[in-house]
Amino acid sequence: MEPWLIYGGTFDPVHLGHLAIARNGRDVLRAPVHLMPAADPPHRAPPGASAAHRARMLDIAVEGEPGMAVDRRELEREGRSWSVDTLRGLRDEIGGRRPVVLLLGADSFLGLPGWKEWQALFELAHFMVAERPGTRLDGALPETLRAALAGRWADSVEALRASPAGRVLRLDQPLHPHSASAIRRAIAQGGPWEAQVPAGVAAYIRRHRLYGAEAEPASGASPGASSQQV
Ligand SMILES: Nc1ncnc2c1ncn2[C@@H]1O[C@H](COP(=O)(O)OP(=O)(O)OP(=O)(O)O)[C@@H](O)[C@H]1O
Ligand SMILES: O=C(O)c1ccc[n+]([C@@H]2O[C@H](COP(=O)([O-])O)[C@@H](O)[C@H]2O)c1
Repeated sequence: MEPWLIYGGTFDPVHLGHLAIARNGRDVLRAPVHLMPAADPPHRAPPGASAAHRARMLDIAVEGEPGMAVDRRELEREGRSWSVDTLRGLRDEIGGRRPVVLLLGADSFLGLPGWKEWQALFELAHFMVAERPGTRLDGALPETLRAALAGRWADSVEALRASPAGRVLRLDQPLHPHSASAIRRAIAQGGPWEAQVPAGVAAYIRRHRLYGAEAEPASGASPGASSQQV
């Protein structure tokens, strides 16, 4: 049964690091990746752009990318975007047997013991964890997480493809330095930022003056810009 790969995030905005990880996850697992923006992300300050803008930027970023889609399920329900609720909803939809894999960065994974009903997540999905500059998985893991991971580490992706949930795989990938908060800061301070996001996303940010961006020069075309109301 083809695994269901979910890459959840705030994507405020989506950047090249996100896309590199999404492509790598897709290729390693041999399954399409669903990029899922959080409507109301828990455990962090409110995003700088609305959920509709963040989802629209994702649409632009995945345009022409094979095996990538945007999943709006967290935008379509009320309240906070707790992953355990999202995964239970997905299980209601696809049943209990199909492998579900949650793709996330090492910084998110180390914070797992703070997530709502975090132990239940292992019954619902596998984890595929991307290393991130500044947060390496070979560093010290919180003791509660280390204990919960005993017997869960997978040596290869086949372990994830062979069962519905409960295993953890490190995604072997080059490290990507991009960070959405650094990009938001650079935009607000007038520093260079455009090379860190897809060109269509940069045009969208300028067009909608997100994060305090200056509008594009009037002569410039706006690839990927949308007239959609958001
Ligand atoms: N450069 C990166 N390398 C590895 N993982 C990343 C990277 N950027 C983001 N991620 C992971 O992608 C997921 C979604 O990230 P998110 O949308 O919060 O972006 P971010 O760059 O971490 O944003 P912010 O700087 O605002 O926290 C998280 O699991 C995060 O750990
Ligand atoms: O469910 C939780 O308690 C929870 C706590 C922190 C993060 N998450 C999810 O983890 C993903 C990455 O989060 P973030 O804040 O790094 O963008 C995103 O899908 C969040 O909804 C989920």
